[in-house]
Amino acid sequence: MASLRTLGPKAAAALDEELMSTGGFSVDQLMELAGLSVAQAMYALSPPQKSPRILVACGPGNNGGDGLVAARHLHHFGYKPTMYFPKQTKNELYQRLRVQLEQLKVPFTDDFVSAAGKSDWIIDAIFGFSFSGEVREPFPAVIKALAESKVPVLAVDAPSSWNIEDGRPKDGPGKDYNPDALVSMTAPKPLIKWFKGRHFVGGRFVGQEIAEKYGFDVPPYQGSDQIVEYASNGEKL
Ligand SMILES: NC(=O)C1=CN([C@@H]2O[C@H](COP(=O)(O)OP(=O)(O)OC[C@H]3O[C@@H](n4cnc5c(N)ncnc54)[C@H](O)[C@@H]3O)[C@@H](O)[C@H]2O)[C@H](O)CC1
Ligand SMILES: [K+]
Repeated sequence: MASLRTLGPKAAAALDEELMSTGGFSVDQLMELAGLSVAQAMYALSPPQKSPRILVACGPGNNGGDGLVAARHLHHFGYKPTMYFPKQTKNELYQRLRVQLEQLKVPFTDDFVSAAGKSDWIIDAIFGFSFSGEVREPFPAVIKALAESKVPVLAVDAPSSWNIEDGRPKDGPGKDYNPDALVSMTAPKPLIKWFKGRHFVGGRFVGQEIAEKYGFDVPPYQGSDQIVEYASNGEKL
């Protein structure tokens, strides 16, 4: 099989827009499925019996929203998630996702570094396909901590601070950041070419017709699975 076809940042944003207009989806629905696939990827990497403590780092956009949803599913799967969510928007959806976690007594922390040291895995849901430019405050220290982390990291859609087209940055806090695993949403982004860890695709909400229009492949999901794991040559494992 040829390598997996990718979806650039502009096409990914256009697809999102299409799904939420003519496609009839709401953002909540897409985020719920995206977050569920993140939680399933975590489970495939390491079940809660082996690694109960998961630190979920959430950014201000929809990538962070995927992290908030994933944490709720992780709780129900038997993990003990802790949230780091330093830049909270007033957006009503994010407020509701936060309330849902608070009702489950999922703790929120302001101290990423000390929480990271007490975790078995970290989920990087800071930036996804809309990241661009240099990392702005308060995230440089967090990206640096991810780059130096001895605790394994699962990145959502993109390793945060990587350029979506060109991969790992040459300078800045993310220059040595290589997460252990990545779950791409809908389709891998061009940066996948430089990624060396375990790779899953999730976000099971696109049919064949739309995938063809945007030039990517619907992953061969099995049964009720929300993720497919690929080898680095793009073949399904
Ligand atoms: N169709 C799908 O595949 C879906 C994917 N989802 C997830 O949504 C993200 C993309 O979300 P979006 O809101 O467009 O943007 P991001 O979360 O990537 O980031 C925007 C956020 O970050 C800030 N920001 C951008 N650059 C910087 C910077 N250099 N420094 C600091 N902050 C920065 C920006 O201001 C915004 O606040 C996608 O990757 C998936 O994970 C959806 O869940 C649903 C469908
Ligand atoms: K990310």
